Amino acid sequence: MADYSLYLVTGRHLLSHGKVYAQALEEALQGGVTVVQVREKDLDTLEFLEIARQSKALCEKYKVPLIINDRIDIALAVQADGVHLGQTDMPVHVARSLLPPGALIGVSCNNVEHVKQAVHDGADYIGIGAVWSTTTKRLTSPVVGVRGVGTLLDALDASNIRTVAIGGISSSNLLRTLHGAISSSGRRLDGVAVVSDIFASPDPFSAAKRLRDIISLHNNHVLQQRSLTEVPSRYTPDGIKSGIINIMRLIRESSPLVHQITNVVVTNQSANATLALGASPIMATAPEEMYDLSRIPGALLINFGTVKDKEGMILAGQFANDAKKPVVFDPVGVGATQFRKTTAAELLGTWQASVIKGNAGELAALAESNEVQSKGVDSVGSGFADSASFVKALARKERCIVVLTGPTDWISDGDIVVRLDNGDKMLASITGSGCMVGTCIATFCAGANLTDTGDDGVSNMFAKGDMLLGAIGGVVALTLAAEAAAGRKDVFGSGTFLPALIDELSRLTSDTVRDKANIQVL
Ligand SMILES: Cc1ncc(COP(=O)(O)OP(=O)(O)O)c(N)n1
Ligand SMILES: Cc1ncsc1CCOP(=O)(O)O
Repeated sequence: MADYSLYLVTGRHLLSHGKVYAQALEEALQGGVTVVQVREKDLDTLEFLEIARQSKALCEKYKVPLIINDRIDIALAVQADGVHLGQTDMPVHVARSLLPPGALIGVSCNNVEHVKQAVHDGADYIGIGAVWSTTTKRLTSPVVGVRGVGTLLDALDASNIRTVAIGGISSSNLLRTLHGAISSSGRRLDGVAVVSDIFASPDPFSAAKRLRDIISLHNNHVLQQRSLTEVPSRYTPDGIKSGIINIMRLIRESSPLVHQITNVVVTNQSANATLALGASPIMATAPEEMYDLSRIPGALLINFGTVKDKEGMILAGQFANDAKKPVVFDPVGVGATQFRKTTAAELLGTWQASVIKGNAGELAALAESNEVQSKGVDSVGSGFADSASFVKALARKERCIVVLTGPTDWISDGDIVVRLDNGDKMLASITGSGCMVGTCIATFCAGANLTDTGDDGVSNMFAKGDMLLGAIGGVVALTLAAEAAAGRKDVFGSGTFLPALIDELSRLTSDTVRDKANIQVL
C-alpha cells in the first residue's frame, strides 16, 4: 500500500531561480517525499512527457509512486503508478477502464458530496482542499479549513479510501493541520500534499525534511496517546487537588504573564483577578506586539465578548502555538450572531486552542447543536441532557480541553470528564463572572505551562504542561473564592461581592482547595 504521508505535487514554473526540475525533485525525494504527482498546467504534450519520464526515473530510484495530474495518456506512456483527477476531469470509472489493473486513482474533494461520490466511484485516495488559502492555484471554492477537513473525513464511514489534505500547507501550519483534521470517530489524514513549500524552495531537501520531521513528531504523539489505556493517577480527585495546589504555588512564585485580549466590559476586573492569583496581566491587542508577548512565559486568553481585534487574535494564537504557550479561548456570545460564529470558526481554524470555555448556549453554537439556545451572551434553559457526553465529544472534535460552565461545571480532555460542584449564585449577579473564569483558567494554564509534567498528550505539541489541570484549577479557584466571598459578613449584594471575590482569590489556600473543592472524575 502506498505511503501518502508526504505527497509532493510538482510544478516546473515554481522552481526557485537557477533550480533544474530533476535536481529539485531528487532533493525533495532525498528529504523524505513519499508520493510524487507531476502537475503541469501549461506544457505541450512533448515537454510534459519529458518531465514525466524524468520523474518516473527518479521515483523508481527512490521507490516512490508516481502520479500524473489529469493526463491519462502521459500516465500510460511513462507507466506511472496512477493519476490524479479533478471534479471536471475524466470520471473515475473511465480512467479505471483505460489504466492497468492496480493503478492508483485520486480525486479532488472540496465538500461532503464529492467525498461520497469518490468513495462510490472506487477512488483509491482523495485530495481534500484547499485546506488553507494558497497562491499556487486560483481557488473556485472556499477554503475547507482544518476543522472542515474533519467534517469531510466524517463522510468516509468505514471506507478504506486514503486521504491527503492539500492547499497552503507548510512547516508553519502542518502540525495544526495534522492535529486538527480529525473525524468524530477519530479518523485522521493519511498524509498531506504540498506544492510550493517544497517545490518553490531554494532548498527542497531541507523543506521536505522539515515537513517529514513534523509528520514523525505527530505520529509519535499519536502512538503514545494510543498506548494510554488507564486514567493517570494524577486525575483522581486527590491527585487533581495536589496538582492544583502545585500550580497555585508556581503562579505565586513565578508570576507568569497572562496576556489577555478581552472585552471592554471586564478588562479591569480580569486584570485584578489575575493579580490576585499572583500572576501578571497584560491587556494588549495590537497585532504589532503579539510576537514579542508570545516570547514571555505564561498564557494567552482570547475572549471575544466585544468582537474586535481579530487580526491581533489570529497572530497572538499562532505565535502562542509556536511558543507552546497555552491558548484559552472564550467565545463569548458566539451563538448570538453569524459574525461571531464565522469569527470563531476562523480563529479555531487558524490556531489550536488549549482550552475552550463557554456556557451551554455558547458551546452548543460552537458544536452546531440545537439542543441549547442562547440569548445574547446568556444560555437559555437548563442546559444539555447529558453534559458529560457533550463536553467529551466537543473536546475530541476540537482537540483540546473543553470547559462547560454553569451551576455545575464540566471539563473534559476527550477521555476523562471532571464534574465540579462549587460556586455561589452571587456569581450570576455580577457582570463578567464567566469572563473571570476564563481569566482564572488562563492564569492556571500559565502556571501549568511552567511545569513539564503531563507531557503525554497530543495537545502538548501546542502547549507545554497539563492543560486539563490548568482548566480545572482555574474553575476551582474562582468558584471557591465565590463561596468564600458570598459567605462574608461585609458582602451585602453584587456591589460588595465583586471586590470580595478578588480578595478571596488572593486568599485562596491549599487547605481550602483540599477541604472544599468538590471534584468528581467520571
Ligand atoms: C492530491 C491533490 N489533491 C487535489 C489536487 C487538485 O486537483 P484538481 O482539482 O484537478 O486541480 P488541478 O491540480 O488540476 O489544478 C491535486 N492536484 N492533487
Ligand atoms: C493543486 C491544488 N489543489 C488545491 S490547492 C492546490 C495548490 C496547493 O499548493 P500549495 O501547497 O503551494 O499551497
